[in-house]
Amino acid sequence: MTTAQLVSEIKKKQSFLCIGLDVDLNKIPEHLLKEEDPIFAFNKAIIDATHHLCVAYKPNTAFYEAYGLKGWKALEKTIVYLNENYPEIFTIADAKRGDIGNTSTMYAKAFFEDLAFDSVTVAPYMGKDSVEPFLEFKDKHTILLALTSNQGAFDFQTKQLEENELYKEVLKISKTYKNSENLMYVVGATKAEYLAEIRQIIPESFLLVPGVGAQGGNLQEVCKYGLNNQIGLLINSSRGIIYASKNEDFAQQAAKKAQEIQNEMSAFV
Ligand SMILES: O=c1ccn([C@@H]2O[C@H](COP(=O)(O)O)[C@@H](O)[C@H]2O)c(=O)[nH]1
Repeated sequence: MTTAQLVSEIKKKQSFLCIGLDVDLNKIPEHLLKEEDPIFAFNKAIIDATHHLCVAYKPNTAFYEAYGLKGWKALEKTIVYLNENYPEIFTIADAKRGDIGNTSTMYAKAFFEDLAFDSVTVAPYMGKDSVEPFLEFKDKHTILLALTSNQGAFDFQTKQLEENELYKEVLKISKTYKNSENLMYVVGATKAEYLAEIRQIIPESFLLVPGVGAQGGNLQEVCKYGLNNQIGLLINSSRGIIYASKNEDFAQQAAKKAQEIQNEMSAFV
């Protein structure tokens, strides 16, 4: 999907919500455990109930890898279901990959070609030759970790180097990579006050912003500092939406939560 298509979808739906599909078998409604593939059954119900309220879904691959082959198959069924039924939705594999060049190429093929995701999250730590293989894929997006939502972000990401904090160097240096127009960045909603300075370095780029809902990030603050003239934000909530209820009405309750966020977002679009 191109960035222009994503922006057009945001305008159409008056939403820049990304729903995280982080499926934990201990948290899904009990009646689904009788299904042949409970993870996919859960995802399908959530997607069918919420697709009109969001522009992106973000399965975090950890929640699928944890269940071995069954989990990976459920991830594959989920992305196939999305691409066949809701091709207008932007899909994010939150996998946080990145390795030496030839290995990064294989990660990129896994997520962009085999699974046909629109984007994948990548850690910048190994540098240019670990990121550029992902950027070679046309109309695919590499979402680089810049300033993450967790407390541990302060261990390294905000450390002062000669000129800048480390996360700012990630933003500045990555802009010089080949095909850098295919880059987006992760900035945690819990770090909204950093967004004004971040926008000075990368005014045009899309940001994936996790951390509203369960982690306590504030949507209004993120919008205040992070919006650009194309919206430029995908705000993610996972647990706060998909686990709104553990009862038979779980999908409707998830849609209710998503609707509340979409209502708030519509004022900004
Ligand atoms: O900085 C980051 C990067 C990734 N995440 C991921 O986003 C979701 C957040 O889930 P919630 O349930 O809405 O808290 C999850 O998959 C994280 O691994 C992040 O939170 N922060």
